[in-house]
Amino acid sequence: MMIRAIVTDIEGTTGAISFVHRVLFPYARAYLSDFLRRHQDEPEVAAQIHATRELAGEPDADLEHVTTLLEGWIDADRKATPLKALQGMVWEQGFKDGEFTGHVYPDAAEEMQRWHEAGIALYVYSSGSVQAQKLLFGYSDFGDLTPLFSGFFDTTTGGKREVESYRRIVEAIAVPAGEVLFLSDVVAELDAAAAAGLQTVQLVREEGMETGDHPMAASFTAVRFDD
Ligand SMILES: CSCCC(=O)C(=O)COP(=O)(O)O
Ligand SMILES: [Mg+2]
Repeated sequence: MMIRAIVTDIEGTTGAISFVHRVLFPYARAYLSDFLRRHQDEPEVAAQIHATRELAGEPDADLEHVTTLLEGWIDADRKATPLKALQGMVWEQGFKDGEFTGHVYPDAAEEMQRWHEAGIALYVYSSGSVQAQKLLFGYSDFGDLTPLFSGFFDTTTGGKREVESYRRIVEAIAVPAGEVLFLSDVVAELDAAAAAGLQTVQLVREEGMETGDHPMAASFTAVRFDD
């Protein structure tokens, strides 16, 4: 089957899990409280504070309690949409100040460039917000990689383990599901994508990872498909 579009996960796929957990999450945890205090009245921040209260079922929570909830969600690596939106806003300063650059595996940067040049449309689908995705690839170890991508999807499209999310993505990019390849390190995400008719490859970059019934590759260089 010919592949016309590739949708890729970020954490564990284009970049290291350790970068997210040892650099990005601690930065968000360190600056979230101050960020919320300073920006709570700005509409996009207020909307995410409201969404946090709704998701937690605590409509009357004050800002201090909302902050505590969000910090707990960071510690638990909860992929909650309002947390992810706020993390992206906090990370903006870190990326722009040069505190860190977005980790991208060299093989991922190289192959994505090659696929892009071959006319394959590239998309991102990550639990990280679209803003965070654009920052990570915009301020990446390899410079600005955002021109490689035709679009970005986050959990506002739906959860990554839900079949319907992949149906929505396929509809949005207007490529038949069977001609779309989804790359991820997480079997449950790949199962959902396959159930929606997408082709799948699991990136197995570390030892001891859970594997399933999907074709596997240790790097983007080893990903095989017809183009
Ligand atoms: C710039 S995305 C930051 C990573 C992140 O917050 C995350 O939750 C990654 O999840 P993924 O779906 O890419 O595994
Ligand atoms: Mg992942």
